[in-house]
Amino acid sequence: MAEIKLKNLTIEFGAFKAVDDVSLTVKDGEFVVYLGPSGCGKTTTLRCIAGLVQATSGEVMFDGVAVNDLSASARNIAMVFQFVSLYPHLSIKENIVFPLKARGVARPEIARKLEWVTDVFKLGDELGRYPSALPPGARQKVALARAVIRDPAVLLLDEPLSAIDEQFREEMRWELGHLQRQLGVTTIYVTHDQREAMSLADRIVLMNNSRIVQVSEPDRMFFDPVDVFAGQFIGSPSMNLIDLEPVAGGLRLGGSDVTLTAERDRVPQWALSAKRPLKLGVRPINVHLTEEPDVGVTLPVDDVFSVGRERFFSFRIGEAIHQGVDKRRSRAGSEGRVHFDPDGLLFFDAATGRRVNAEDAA
Ligand SMILES: Nc1ncnc2c1ncn2[C@@H]1O[C@H](COP(=O)(O)OP(=O)(O)OP(=O)(O)O)[C@@H](O)[C@H]1O
Repeated sequence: MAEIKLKNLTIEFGAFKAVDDVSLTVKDGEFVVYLGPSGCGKTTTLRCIAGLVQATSGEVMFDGVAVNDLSASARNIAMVFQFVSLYPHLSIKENIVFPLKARGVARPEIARKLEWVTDVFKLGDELGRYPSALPPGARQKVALARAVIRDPAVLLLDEPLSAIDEQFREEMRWELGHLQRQLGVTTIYVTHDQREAMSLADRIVLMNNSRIVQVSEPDRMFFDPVDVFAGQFIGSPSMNLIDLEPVAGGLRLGGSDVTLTAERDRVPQWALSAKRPLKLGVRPINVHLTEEPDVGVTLPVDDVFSVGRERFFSFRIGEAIHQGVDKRRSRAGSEGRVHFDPDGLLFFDAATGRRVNAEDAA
């Protein structure tokens, strides 16, 4: 087991900075998920921790010791990628024990370890079979078993579930989370799938444009985004972002004649008197249709639609379309009183996109 520390890590490919001044501490035994859009630098960071990519500047430390100059094989890490490469001519058992045999581990020790991972990964029935006979989910389990059998200090996983069918992915995700907790191995997991990140992580590291945007526990990432990017990347349907114009008595929703007020909509006083232009962020789960005449504002309801078991409605403010939760099974093409949950009102600096709170509004 190990604590991993990245100190001002920068990785350049020619003139391009794939990772730009990233600092992070992953605690011993922690499950950290790197999340972000394609190309933001997640895999490059992971490969650098593994020793497969050289840092341009900064340090990678395991338990307080810099490992920049250590080769991948000397780092005691195990890595599992999206596409598993098992040896096709070896049985599952031979595949799993391969890393131990390659290191000349004694037979009784190999037998003991094999029994342990077979039990943990429930692979007892598969040991005599060959990789081609196994479905992708089971092959990925074999790859994980092979990765952990030699007790790595760090487990690095790069989109390990994305090649697996949707129906098995959820099951594998659950099992993987359970296994990591059972093994207690420090784990860094890379994905661009927010559901995977939200369900697996102790903490999420959200990246964009080669930099870390936010490091938070999943709930906090959802309810307390640091900027517009974080707010909109997490959550589905995405957070609504609405322009605001300060007017006498409230904040007008941009491009409309509708004004949110302190009394009716509980817009906080600091937001009404903020010295800078703000945007309103509000998640669809915090937007409802109401029948009460004194609550909410009247806006045109555009459409209603279902995502899984949940029903949403879309509504228009000027030209822009936004979304809310429809608990009342309303009809499209009508007007509705739309209520923004006061606890769900998030304010962002219109120019920088940074979150603005009461303390920094002045
Ligand atoms: N060896 C390399 N040489 C040049 N550019 C590279 C190299 N490896 C990665 N890059 C570039 O660095 C950027 C970050 O890539 P990286 O694979 O880390 O992104 P990512 O966040 O993991 O995205 P994805 O989910 O698509 O893999 C990309 O623009 C990629 O093209």
